[in-house]
Amino acid sequence: MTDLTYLPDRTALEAAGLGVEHRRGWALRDCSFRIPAGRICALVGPNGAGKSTLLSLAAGLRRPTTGALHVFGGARPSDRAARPRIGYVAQDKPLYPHLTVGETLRVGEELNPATWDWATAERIVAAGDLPPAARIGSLSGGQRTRVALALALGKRPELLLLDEPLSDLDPLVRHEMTAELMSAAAEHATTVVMASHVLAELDGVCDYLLLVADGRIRLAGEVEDLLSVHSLVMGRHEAEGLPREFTGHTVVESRVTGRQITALLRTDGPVAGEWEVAEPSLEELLLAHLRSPDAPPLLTPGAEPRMNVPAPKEAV
Ligand SMILES: Nc1ncnc2c1ncn2[C@@H]1O[C@H](COP(=O)(O)OP(=O)(O)OP(=O)(O)O)[C@@H](O)[C@H]1O
Repeated sequence: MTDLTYLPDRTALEAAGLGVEHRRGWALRDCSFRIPAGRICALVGPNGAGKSTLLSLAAGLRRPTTGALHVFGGARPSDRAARPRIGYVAQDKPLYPHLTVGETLRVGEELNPATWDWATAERIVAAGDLPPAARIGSLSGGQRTRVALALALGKRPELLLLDEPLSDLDPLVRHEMTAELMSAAAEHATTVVMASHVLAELDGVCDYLLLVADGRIRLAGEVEDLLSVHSLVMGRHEAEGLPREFTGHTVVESRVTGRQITALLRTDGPVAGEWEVAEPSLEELLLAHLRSPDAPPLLTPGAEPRMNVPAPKEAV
């Protein structure tokens, strides 16, 4: 293990005033956030929230309409020097169907001569019992995903962008791939940004979170910090409306079942009264925010961008 793991002062990905307009409207609007190097960041949000758009910008495949997105503390993702340092696995995992598994890995080596890690790429492919002579076109969806992840991790990128990488993998392979991602982050300080809808599987894997809804950042920061400022509060529901003890806290979501009220509060100090109070799990935090898109956004101090925000309408 190197001493590069967890680098709070180094920035892997940073956006300020970022917006992307498609023909049908804005996919991302006024997004500002920062992801420090060495983190495993979950990128979560409803269908159509803008996750894939954000990842394709970070991969340098498109330009913002407004604002800026920088990698590695100041470079544009499309810069010649930045591109080899970024790995990207798109949602549809494009590979050449007529190539074999072995040929695909050799292309990986040719494209990334300086960093290619044969041991990692071969280990991932071999763990799936994929013969090097098998054609990509003859593989199942999950097997193709394994090859795409072997290519991406074999490149040894500093920033690895994964668009729903686990969705077509069986539970054992998900475990195995999650372990590969965690070990890349721990041993090589790889920053992983992973779009996912599988909330239960993010807990314990991701230490950083970006929640996007309707093209805007709703939550950003260290998972630990975000959890610690929220409380799951349960108790008797005595009267109409919200209990007066909730005043002074931000109510993200509240639900009444019979005479019981359960609420997720963004707390500013202890909640007065007779309440059962617990820290939410990551899944509970995410579900409450996904159900309450109007809750005020929250960026922890470490997630505030450090770059200058460009003037409105200016894309950098
Ligand atoms: N090439 C495009 N042309 C026009 N609109 C687009 C294009 N790509 C994405 N959009 C729109 O931008 C918005 C964000 O799409 P995006 O694919 O980034 O969402 P997502 O969060 O990745 O969704 P999902 O979870 O369903 O994959 C959507 O409203 C989508 O219809």
